[in-house]
Amino acid sequence: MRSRIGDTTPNDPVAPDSAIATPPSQLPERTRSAIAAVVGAGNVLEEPRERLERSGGLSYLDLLRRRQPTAGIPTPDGVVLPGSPKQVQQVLDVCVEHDVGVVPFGGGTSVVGGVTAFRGDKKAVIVLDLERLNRLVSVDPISRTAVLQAGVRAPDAERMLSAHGFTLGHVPQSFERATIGGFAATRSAGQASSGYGRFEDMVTGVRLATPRGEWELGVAPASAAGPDLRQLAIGSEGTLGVITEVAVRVRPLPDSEHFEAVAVDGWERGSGLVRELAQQGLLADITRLSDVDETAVQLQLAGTWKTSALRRYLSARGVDSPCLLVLSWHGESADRRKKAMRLLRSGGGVWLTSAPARAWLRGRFGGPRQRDALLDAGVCVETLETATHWSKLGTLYDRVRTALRRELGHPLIMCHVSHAYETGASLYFTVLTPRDPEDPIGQWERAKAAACEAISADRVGTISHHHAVGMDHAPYLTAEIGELGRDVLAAAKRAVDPTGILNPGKLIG
Ligand SMILES: Cc1cc2nc3c(=O)[nH]c(=O)nc-3n(C[C@H](O)[C@H](O)[C@H](O)COP(=O)(O)OP(=O)(O)OC[C@H]3O[C@@H](n4cnc5c(N)ncnc54)[C@H](O)[C@@H]3O)c2cc1C
Repeated sequence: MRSRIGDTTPNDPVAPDSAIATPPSQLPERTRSAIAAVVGAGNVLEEPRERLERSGGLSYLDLLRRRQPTAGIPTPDGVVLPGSPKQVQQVLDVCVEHDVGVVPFGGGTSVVGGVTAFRGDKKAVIVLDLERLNRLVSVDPISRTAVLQAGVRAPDAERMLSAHGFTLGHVPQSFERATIGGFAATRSAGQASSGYGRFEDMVTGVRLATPRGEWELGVAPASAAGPDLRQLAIGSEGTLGVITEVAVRVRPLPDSEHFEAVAVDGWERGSGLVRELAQQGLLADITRLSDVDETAVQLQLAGTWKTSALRRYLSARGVDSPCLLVLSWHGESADRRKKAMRLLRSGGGVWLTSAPARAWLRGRFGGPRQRDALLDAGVCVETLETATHWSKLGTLYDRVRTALRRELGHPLIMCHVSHAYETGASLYFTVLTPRDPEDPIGQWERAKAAACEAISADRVGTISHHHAVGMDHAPYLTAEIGELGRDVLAAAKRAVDPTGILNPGKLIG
């Protein structure tokens, strides 16, 4: 890493929570009692530790602020743990009456400031943690649907569904912590999105608590009864209601999983081959193409790889700038697999056995944990993502990298496509650079702003393919959806949340 990004200045150790000054709770006593009357006093938490734990998400800046006690963490005035959809509604009713802000909180894995305890114009703000809404409500094996409460974490959802022979097939990198409600609220996309779809493709219905009362959407798999309001609720990031239950499409558990890895010469050729797979209906359930820099790092981290021998082998086969393509098929897929591998071979792809794909699978949730070690070592490390149509993918790739280089000098920028469609694909960038010890927060804020501007300029890409908008991307939303689009969202918010208690500052700012 040092040879790629240069020397770094190791960081101060993480400050213990006790070193972080937590402002006293501003929750008025009569509000606290009214909420406690709904959920029970033991489910209203005001201890500094409980409030700090839910004071933000997991972005680089969130982690950095936790390391700098003086950086100022917006802390909620209380954490409320409702035990049922009815209690969520009753808590909202109290918050409307007492004009208290509410931040819905699932796994707290937001990387865009979606769970920042920002109070806006409210005197106090609570975090509504849905961890007690953790049940599988029902399974309909005939329709292949299931209803899950919003606070169910992804591994628990899979465990409960597998007892009925089903899977959701939604495996984002935040799988271990994130929740069903969070997935719906942010239009999440999992690693097997090519096979199972994005989370919104899985949702057949939602139940929300809103300041105007309960709202249930979704009676049929498809409908021509006006615009699909489910799609307004999905992706509303807690600004239009608290999702309490989600009805999802489920699929039978696959009986097998098959892996392959292929090396392709160069990013342009690699992304071209992924486009062909997508347009010919041959994408594997997991299809993930890394660019040259990400491939080099991946192969080195895989350890067992004799990287130089491999490079010589690939070079002899015409692959001088290897880009790793990881593929995984779930269930019976022999025909699709054969056709896909034939297409890749005819496009110059070199088969690498299944070993690199299995190595990726083993480490796929570990990457984020390395962030803490990298932070300790003085590295600025963060990810950002976007998507666009195939014809603009190369332009977007170049623009984001140029913008990051302009701000950061010589960062290591890695990129992959892991969500592909007939008409385009996502781009996911990982950036590493020595942290500026004088102004670490400003350093990344400027780099991220430059990348966001590069994405938004001429509407070349979306400000988020799956991380959502939160507070961090809110300034760029209008460039994408127009003033009119913003007015439509604001009008919807006024309709369900006239006093603006829900997730202040998120999505539309
Ligand atoms: C290491 C790491 C890897 C990640 N990888 C992926 C990935 O592969 N794919 C992907 O899509 N995302 C990824 N993310 C982003 C994040 O995990 C997703 O946005 C996820 O959907 C958030 O779920 P959560 O339960 O943690 O929600 P939270 O972080 O708790 O909340 C996210 C937003 O949704 C709102 N919200 C949460 N629950 C509800 C509810 N019940 N009702 C209304 N609003 C609610 C919150 O207020 C907030 O605005 C990653 C994040 C990290 C830290």
